[in-house]
Amino acid sequence: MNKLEIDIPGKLFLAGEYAVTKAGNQALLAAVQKGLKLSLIPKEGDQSRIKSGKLPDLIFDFQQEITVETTSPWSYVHSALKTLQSYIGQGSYPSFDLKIESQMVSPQGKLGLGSSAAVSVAIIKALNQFWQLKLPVLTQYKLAAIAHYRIQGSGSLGDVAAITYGGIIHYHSPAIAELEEKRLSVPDLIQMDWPDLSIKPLHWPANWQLILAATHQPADTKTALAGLILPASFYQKSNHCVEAASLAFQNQDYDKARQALTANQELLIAALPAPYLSERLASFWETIQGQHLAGKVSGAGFGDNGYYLTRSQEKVDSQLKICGLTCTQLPIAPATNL
Ligand SMILES: Nc1ncnc2c1ncn2[C@@H]1O[C@H](COP(=O)(O)OP(=O)(O)O)[C@@H](O)[C@H]1O
Ligand SMILES: C[C@@](O)(CCOP(=O)(O)OP(=O)(O)O)CC(=O)O
Repeated sequence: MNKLEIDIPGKLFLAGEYAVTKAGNQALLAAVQKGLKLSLIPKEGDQSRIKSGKLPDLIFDFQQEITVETTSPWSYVHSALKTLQSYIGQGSYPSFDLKIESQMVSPQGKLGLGSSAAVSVAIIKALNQFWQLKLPVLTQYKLAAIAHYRIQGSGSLGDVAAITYGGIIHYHSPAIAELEEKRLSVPDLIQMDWPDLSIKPLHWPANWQLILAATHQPADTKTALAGLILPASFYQKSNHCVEAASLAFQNQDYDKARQALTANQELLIAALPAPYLSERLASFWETIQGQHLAGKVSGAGFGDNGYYLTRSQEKVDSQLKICGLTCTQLPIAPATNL
């Protein structure tokens, strides 16, 4: 096997945030071409090595049981290796040298494109290819999702789905907490249907572009989720917005997409504590509303990102720059062959 080079996308939530953290509720997500670049070469001997940025090298022998150190910066990688090992066994798979280069950070910190999900998916995808495991894409998602959930302990796993499938997806989150309580083996978990889970790939409208508006103020999603209780009506209304947005994408109907995303944004602003719409995000929201652009805050809010969709050269980027946001067009990552 020669050198293997793999691009792992980043993700952006487009609609359905917070509601999707409760099993069976919905979100719309896109995979974007700003993520991780992997290069993998075969290595002599029993030990494999992973390099990533400034972290000390991770050296391990896949024939020995992988240990997960939950407080280590390598925790997501450990967890992905261990989950895969629990599925395929400790056999004598060829050793490798893997280098991970990240495009998901800026000098101000993380960009909110889902680096922990990307790294979990990256390990599964890289070893699936290198060891020619031929894992179906749903199995890849389930393995990365288990690995990610066992470290983070919360979240909808929509980021893992978007990064695994590429393109744009309409997602219903699985009842992962319920599944984990059963303490099943990884092979049993992979084999069974996951209650509530649905991942439906959609087409990205040909002449629409996605623009990321980054606040460069990283936010902590785990803190945003802690202790949050939302009324039942929030979930119903959010799902309605996601369904409307999903249909608008399928019909390439920009105005309907704008209406659905606006309704979702207004719902989130009304339901969440005021700092959800940080000063920069408030300027962003006011600017795109003023220009009748489809878009909203992406993800948990309290910082991180907004996004908007364009069909031509709408020029709001300079206005947003004055408010402290920088805009970048992000191409949608290709969808994985199912
Ligand atoms: N390039 C990378 N190599 C190894 N681990 C990474 C890399 N990028 C992110 N991670 C893991 O993901 C964690 C960041 O997760 P988190 O703060 O939830 O950010 P995000 O919201 O981007 O997923 C890091 O502490 C590290 O464990
Ligand atoms: C609140 C959420 O629905 C969306 C959070 O989206 P972000 O894009 O903010 O996520 P991170 O990159 O992990 O910080 C939580 C979830 O669905 O897991």
